[in-house]
Amino acid sequence: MTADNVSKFAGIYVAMYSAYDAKGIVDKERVKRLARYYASSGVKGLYVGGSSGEGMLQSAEERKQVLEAVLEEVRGELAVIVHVGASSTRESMDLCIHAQQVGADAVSSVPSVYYRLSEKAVENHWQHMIDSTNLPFIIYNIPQTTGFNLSFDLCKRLAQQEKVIGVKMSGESTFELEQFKEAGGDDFLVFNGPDEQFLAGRIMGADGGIGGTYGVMPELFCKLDAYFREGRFEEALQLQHTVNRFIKKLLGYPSLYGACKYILNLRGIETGEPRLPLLPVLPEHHESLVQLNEDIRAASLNYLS
Ligand SMILES: CC(=O)N[C@@H]([C@@H](O)[C@H](O)[C@H](O)CO)[C@@H](O)CC(=O)C(=O)O
Repeated sequence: MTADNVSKFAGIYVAMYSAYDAKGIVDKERVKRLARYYASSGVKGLYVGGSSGEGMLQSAEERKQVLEAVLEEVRGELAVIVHVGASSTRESMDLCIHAQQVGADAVSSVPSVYYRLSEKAVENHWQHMIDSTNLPFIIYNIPQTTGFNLSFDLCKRLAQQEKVIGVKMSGESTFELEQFKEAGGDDFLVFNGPDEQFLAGRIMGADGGIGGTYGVMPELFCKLDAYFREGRFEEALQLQHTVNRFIKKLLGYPSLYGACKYILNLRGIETGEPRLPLLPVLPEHHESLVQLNEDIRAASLNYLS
């Protein structure tokens, strides 16, 4: 890991939703329009096929289609990190090789899920992905969904490899986030995962963030990051409070992703419904989401003026 890589990758990444047509089929044109929407928002890049991107609910072929559409639209404009986590190592390696072939900037993965795996097995799973391409690799630690929490020692061991450039820390402990930075050293990137505590993560050593709710308020997270970088901590805290009021509302719907997708649809960026078992919003939620969209827009205008 070099300082060059840090400056190449540090920053704000939208954990991008996938876009489907009315029948729930991946719609490459809609994916492109969504990627284009973010290209002018000030973010550093996109995290494709992660939790928000529903990669785990798609076939390998669909995941490849989404990545290809994103890269056809914003390759060279935005850094594109693709999540390649799958149950089998073989499928993840196939997705890694595809990512390299089509020009992704980095790959990232959760541990294999379903089987209760030892740390050795998870390490081996990730190592096969790391060895399968020349791409930088970003560990994805999200213990609340995978049941596996990255240890300091495993983080340190993996970070010794040139290709392992960082960790996306979606666990809620900012102490552990700080420890991953400690394990990897200054040139090892740590991305904050929980959007609700972006500022706390940054203060504890994160080099940026990857988040799903950034997708409906990318400008506000870019501004929050700018306040942090400029040492304007009181303003940063006020803005974090503002975005948290929005996030709290978003989390009150049948699914967070359904609510965010509905808001994008209100802006003319159609992404379809989340894929089952993730629930869509219901007609009775539409009115309050229209209001929430307006409130987010008003806050964005206020902060950007
Ligand atoms: C479980 C989950 O989706 N966590 C999100 C957060 O951005 C989350 O949506 C946000 O903090 C609201 O709770 C990210 O940490 C992970 C993520 O967005 C992704 O992989 O797509």
